Amino acid sequence: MDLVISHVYKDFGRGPVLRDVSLTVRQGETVCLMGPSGLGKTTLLRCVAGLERPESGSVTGVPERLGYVFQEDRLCGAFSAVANVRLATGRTLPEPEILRHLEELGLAGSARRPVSQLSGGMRRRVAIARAVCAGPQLLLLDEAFKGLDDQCRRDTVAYIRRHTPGASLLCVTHDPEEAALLGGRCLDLSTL
Ligand SMILES: Nc1ncnc2c1ncn2[C@@H]1O[C@H](COP(=O)(O)OP(=O)(O)OP(=O)(O)O)[C@@H](O)[C@H]1O
Repeated sequence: MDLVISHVYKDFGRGPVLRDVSLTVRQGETVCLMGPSGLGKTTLLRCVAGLERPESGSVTGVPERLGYVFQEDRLCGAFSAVANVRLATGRTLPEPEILRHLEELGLAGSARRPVSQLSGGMRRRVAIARAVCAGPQLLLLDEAFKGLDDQCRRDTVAYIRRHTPGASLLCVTHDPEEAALLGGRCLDLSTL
């Protein structure tokens, strides 16, 4: 199913943030959204996820299973990595599977520690595992690799690719290297 963003207009009361934005992400396609800070990239992802309602325009083709890695980790600090992932998966994924995911992300030794005790880069990977383990048909990534070193970023992108075959990816990034690593179409929101 293609994701179709059509003539979206969003205004928080201080003038338009998104003005007539249209974009189609084909099923299985990767699109990287770039552009200056404050341009509305996060707002567009939030409109796709249904967390903001555009004043006009439409977003259609949002699949049932949506994964979202927010700019902030949004984890439960007192819970372990395993428990944070389980909050998203319920019982659909057995615990050994969750552990395997965390292991692939280099978190084997930290899977049972409260995430508040993990480093920023480790928490990022838990947030990514949480979104991927839910089996998304569309994955929204908002500066998802912030705080990861180059090797870790490469490994994490490879992990996402392995586990989301056929899914569409809509990614916000400021980093051209990251966009190249993710592949796909690269667009500047100011030109949409
Ligand atoms: N809930 C809100 N209420 C009022 N204004 C908002 C709200 N959310 C976002 N904005 C405004 O919308 C504009 C776009 O914000 P947004 O976070 O979408 O930009 P961005 O392109 O993702 O920025 P960055 O690259 O810095 O993350 C900003 O001016 C911001 O202040």
